[in-house]
This record gives sequence, structure tokens and C-alpha cells, in this order.
Amino acid sequence: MTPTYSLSDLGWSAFFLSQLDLDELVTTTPARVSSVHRDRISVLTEAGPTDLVTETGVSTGDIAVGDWVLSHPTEHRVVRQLDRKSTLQRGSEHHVRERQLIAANLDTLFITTSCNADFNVARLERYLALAHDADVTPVILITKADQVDDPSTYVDEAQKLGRSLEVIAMNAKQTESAELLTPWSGKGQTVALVGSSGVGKTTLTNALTGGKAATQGIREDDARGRHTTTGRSLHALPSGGWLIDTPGMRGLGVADVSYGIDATFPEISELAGQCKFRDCKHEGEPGCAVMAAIERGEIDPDRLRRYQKLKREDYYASETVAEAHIRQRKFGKMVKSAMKKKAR
Ligand SMILES: Nc1nc2c(ncn2[C@@H]2O[C@H](COP(=O)(O)OP(=O)(O)OP(=O)(O)O)[C@@H](O)[C@H]2O)c(=O)[nH]1
Ligand SMILES: [Zn+2]
Repeated sequence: MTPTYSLSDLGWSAFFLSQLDLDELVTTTPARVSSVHRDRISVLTEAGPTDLVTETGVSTGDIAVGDWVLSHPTEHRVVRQLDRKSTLQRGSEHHVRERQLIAANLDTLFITTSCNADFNVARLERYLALAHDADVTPVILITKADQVDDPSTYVDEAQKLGRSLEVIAMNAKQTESAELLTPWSGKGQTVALVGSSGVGKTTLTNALTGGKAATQGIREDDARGRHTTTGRSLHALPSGGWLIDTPGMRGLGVADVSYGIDATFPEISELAGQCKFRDCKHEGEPGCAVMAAIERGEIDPDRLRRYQKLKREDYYASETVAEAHIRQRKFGKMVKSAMKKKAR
């Protein structure tokens, strides 16, 4: 039997309700997107799961798993998509402004790493920038705590990355691991797991879903081979929450997440406003408040290096094709004139 859910079970809140006008309140049905197909979307409503086609002219590519839409009272179609509380997207590796929607309306992003060679603060900062930019609360999970003598050294390292950041060490293979995550996976809460290959995402997914990851919350006929465009879907958790799986989140480029990078390095970005030049790169410019703080020993120089690296990567990945073109032409001209000067 297909389980039924109330709107609040599905994650509905005042944030979404306040977007409806009186007419919509009476005539439309809120629906949460559980998977996205090329020509339609699968949704969960209070009346159960169903499929909807999108508004005319709107591609399903603009809709992400986790989105809320209003569905028409009699026809199986979307009337309107609601504003998101959060949007998780990834930058493409190409040097064009191109971002791929991963999930909408997540409350928490579990950034997963393990007590071994995978543990890398630069990678964690990269995921943190993504989470902050998406407006999702990050929680760092450090798996394989059972394989080291003292997991607290890993916890302490991760804890340095944020004053109020939650960091949890665990053995993902123990069934209790799901219990450690209940503060974030209770009724109506939506979570996703990201992290490198082999850190234990599948193990944790199975712990959270009770091993039923593949089938919960999706229409049954999906199991008969109807393909979703992304492979992503919304899974109901026995704890009352929702898990959106995130295949394709492994390679992790940053693009257009400048805000998220600043939020990940508050000790640097908060000072940057006091630099003499508004576009100071903190690379030795006069009147640089960040360099001054480094000299006073107040900022970790390694953090500044990683901040600058992410900012550079974000800048190049965020520029449009036209901007890249101008930059390359400028560079070409500069090389030419330098060569002319040399020849003289
Ligand atoms: N001892 C121990 N082993 C773990 C733990 N977490 C995961 N493993 C093991 O590590 C291996 C990889 O775990 P997976 O859950 O498949 O990792 P994944 O992140 O899903 O990997 P991909 O599917 O490649 O992205 C498996 O053999 C798990 O049993 C843990 O906390 N402790
Ligand atoms: Zn500066």
C-alpha cells in the first residue's frame, strides 16, 4: 500500500504557504517533486503520488527534486512552481556560466568524509561553500571512526572550519548511525549526502532508509524502468524525514558561489571590506586588512591560500563565454605588445 502524507509530513511550511494567493489556496493542490522526467514530473501530494506535466513553455529542466509546485485541481498539470527555500546546484567544469540543479528545499547537507586519506580540509571547505551558497545547513559526518585510535583529532580539525558547525564522527556500518542523524532527519526535514567515493554514503543511505533506498517515496511504476532524467529522487525515511540522493555530485567544481565562499571563510571575508581597494585580492596590495591580520597572527595563512584558490576557480568558472573571450583577447594583445617592445 502506498503511504499517504500530510503536507507538513512532506516538508510544507509557512514559507511556502505564504506564497499562495487566496484563489490558489482554494483551487490548487501543493505537490512536492519526487523525481523529474524529460516530459513530466512525479510528485507527492496529500492524496498520494501522481504525475504532472509542466506549464506550457516551462522545461522540466527548471524543476528539481524537492521543489514545491501547485497543481491544477482537475488536470494533471503544474499551475506554478513555488520559490525555493534553498537550491543546491553544481558548477560545470566548463568555463561557462552553467549550473546544474541538484536538489531543492534541502534543510541539511550531510558533508561526508572519513577518518583516513579522504579527510581533506580544502575539500570540506569546497562543500561548505556549496552548502552556504545554497542556503542549506551543513553538517560534517566523519565515518570510519572505528578504524582509527582517536577520531577526535579529525573532529577537531573539522570543527575549526566553523564556529557553530556540527561535526559528528561515527561508524556508518552500525545501525545506530541513523540515530545520530535524527536531529536532522525527523518529520518533514529534507537532507542529502555528499562526499567522495568510498566514504560511506551508500552505507549511510541504507542506515537512514532502513535499506529501502531504491523504492520509497517514488511511484511504483518507476521501478518498472521509467527513467528519470537525473536519477535523483526523494526517499521517505522511517524517521519521518526525506533524503534526496545526489548522484553526479562527486566531481565538485565551484562556480558562481562567491557568496558561499565568503560565508565559509568569515574571518577573511569580514575583514576584506576594510581593505583599501574594493577588489583587493589580499596578495600584497597596499592597505590590505587581511594581510595585516595575517602578520598579527590572527588569520591562518593556509586558510587565506585556500580561500584565494577557491575564489580564483569560482571567478573563472563563473565568467560567461563573452567575458572569457574578452579576457583571452586582452591577454593576446598584451603578449603581442610585449613581443613588439622586445623586438624594438
Ligand atoms: N569500518 C567502517 N567501514 C565503513 C564505514 N563507512 C563505510 N564503510 C565501508 O566503506 C566502503 C565504502 O562505503 P560506501 O557506503 O559504498 O561508500 P560510498 O560513499 O557510497 O561510495 P561510492 O558509491 O563510490 O560513492 C564499504 O565497504 C563500507 O562498508 C565505517 O564507518 N566504518
Ligand atoms: Zn586585502
